[in-house]
Amino acid sequence: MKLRRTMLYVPGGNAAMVKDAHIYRSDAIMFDLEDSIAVNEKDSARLLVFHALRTLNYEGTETVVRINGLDSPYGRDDIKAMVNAGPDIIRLPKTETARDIQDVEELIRQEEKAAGLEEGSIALMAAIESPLGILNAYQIATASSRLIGIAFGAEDYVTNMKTSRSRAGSEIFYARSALVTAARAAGIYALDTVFSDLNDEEGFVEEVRMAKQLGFDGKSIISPRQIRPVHDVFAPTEAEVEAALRVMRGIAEAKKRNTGVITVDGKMVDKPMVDRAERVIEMAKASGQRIPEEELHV
Ligand SMILES: CC(C)(COP(=O)(O)OP(=O)(O)OC[C@H]1O[C@@H](n2cnc3c(N)ncnc32)[C@H](O)[C@@H]1OP(=O)(O)O)[C@@H](O)C(=O)NCCC(=O)NCCSC(=O)C[C@@](O)(CC(=O)O)C(=O)O
Ligand SMILES: [Mg+2]
Repeated sequence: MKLRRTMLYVPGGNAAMVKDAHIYRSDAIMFDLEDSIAVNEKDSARLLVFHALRTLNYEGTETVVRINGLDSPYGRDDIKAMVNAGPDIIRLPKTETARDIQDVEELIRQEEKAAGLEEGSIALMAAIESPLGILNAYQIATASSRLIGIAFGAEDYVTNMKTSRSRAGSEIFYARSALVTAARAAGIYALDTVFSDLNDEEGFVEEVRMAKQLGFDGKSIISPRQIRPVHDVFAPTEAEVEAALRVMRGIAEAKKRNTGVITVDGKMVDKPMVDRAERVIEMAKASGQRIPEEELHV
């Protein structure tokens, strides 16, 4: 299982951050060429990120570049440069329709061909940040076989909705639910939006818990300080792992008796609960938790 719990935004114009971003061990680093870059710095940021990707070793951390949209003067140049730089993923911001993705895909394909690269070498992600994008979420999520995930952008979304962000997040509840449902239906990753108040650690952890509970795989983040809390929330607790192992042991016993339904800890257990238990164990293993070898073969 590929973990995408944390995708750290790194302003593409900041040389020191671009050079060192991987040392904090987020699951992915995302060099930004879009909204954190002033208009007069677009070209220099693109060049900086291009050279960084070509020359630096990010030691296995997944690399992502948020490009500018094709409706801006920078999107085409970003695609050309980034296909030649070779990040793992290109992320398109403010995606509103399946067509937006198909247009980007076609340009990537042309650049791959021109550069003599294997077609499909670069994956795509789409950030959805508007009401129209949310209404089209499933069409976007299924627009391309390169698309490995969709991400929510709440700051732009609430602006487009003529509201603002609250701590409880009621104004983005529908959008979050719609986006994660579309991702699950398409079988791709879902990433929650950034939390901008770096001093509100409690509010951040509450938001991460909610995102996990809604079904998200992880979160876009803006600071290395936000990595540990997200990884802690997404790691199954010892009690969750132990409960999952009890389910697996119970179901192994049930199979011997030719029955598909059993009770564990007084609760009925059947196929969906077994699937969830398997996922908890997979997440625990992927997060580096040790599961005794004999337990993996029940
Ligand atoms: C906020 C702040 C300036 C604070 O800096 P500060 O330096 O005060 O922070 P400190 O904690 O003191 O840093 C301690 C050490 O970590 C280093 N360090 C910090 N942050 C680092 C980092 N990100 N990458 C690598 N390194 C980092 C730093 O260099 C220092 O290193 P050192 O000096 O060696 O000790 C900084 O974090 C930052 O720029 N963040 C990214 C902001 C950004 O990209 N925004 C755009 C994306 S959102 C958007 O567009 C909305 C959206 O589209 C989003 C959606 O998708 O949801 C929507 O619509 O919603
Ligand atoms: Mg945005």
